[in-house]
Amino acid sequence: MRFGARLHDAMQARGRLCVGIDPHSSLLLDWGLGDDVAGLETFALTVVEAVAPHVSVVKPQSAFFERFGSRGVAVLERVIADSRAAGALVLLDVKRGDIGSTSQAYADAYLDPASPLASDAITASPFLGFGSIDPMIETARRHDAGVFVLALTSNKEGPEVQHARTADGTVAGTVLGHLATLNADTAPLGDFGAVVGATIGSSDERLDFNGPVLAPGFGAQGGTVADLKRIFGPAARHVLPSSSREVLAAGPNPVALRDAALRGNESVTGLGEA
Ligand SMILES: O=C(O)c1cc(=O)[nH]c(=O)n1[C@@H]1O[C@H](COP(=O)(O)O)[C@@H](O)[C@H]1O
Repeated sequence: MRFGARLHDAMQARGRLCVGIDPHSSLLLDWGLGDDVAGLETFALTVVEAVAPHVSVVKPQSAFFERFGSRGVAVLERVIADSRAAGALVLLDVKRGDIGSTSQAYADAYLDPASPLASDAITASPFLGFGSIDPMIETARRHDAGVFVLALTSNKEGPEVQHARTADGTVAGTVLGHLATLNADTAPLGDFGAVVGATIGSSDERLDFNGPVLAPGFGAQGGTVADLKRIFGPAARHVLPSSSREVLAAGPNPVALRDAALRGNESVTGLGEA
């Protein structure tokens, strides 16, 4: 089944909160763990066990695993496999973008089921030109996977690039336009998503492009349900609010972690039917 359809069903069955797995060094210490591979493994697998059976999507952030080299990446491989085995979709946050031939290698690394890091979807950066990520889009199509493309990010530096005007409108508007084309005539939901921060305040861009919207910045960065309703309007039904630190800070007790994820899920039911 195509990614958009799988995501749609998962959001209906398990709610729409995406839980980010970001093993910050400060969180490892707060949990009483060492800032080392053993601490990383305990942290990440505790989160997976507590949360992955209950939420629709988990989003491991690759950088926090890569900082421990190959042993950290081995932990990431287990996080991906165990989360999928528990029924959650895995959106691997790698924000990759490069010239086309290298984009193909990234696509093979993360979206080909034969890879040890194969995930349901990845985050991608279109700022080398949207066409540069075509190999990721085509590989995702071949393997029923998805791609979430950065459009209006949650960080304060984003507007410098994303609000810049071209002959066709803003850079972000161009990205969203490509996504609308890719998702045309796909029901119930397209396979190609955008990343739009919950912290951007408001936007004049067309956010209803028949695809899912990952909205990070919900929770620790200050984004609220009221912000999501204001920013997205009718497109709110396709939004996946994403929260990492706010949920992770509830650990290390697995029941507290699970309850934080369930509370987050409950808090965003007001965004409407997926
Ligand atoms: O693609 C992302 O997930 C992302 C895009 C964006 O615009 N802003 C953003 O914060 N993120 C990621 O979302 C997570 C936010 O974590 P918290 O602020 O702890 O909830 C981090 O993993 C970021 O890398």
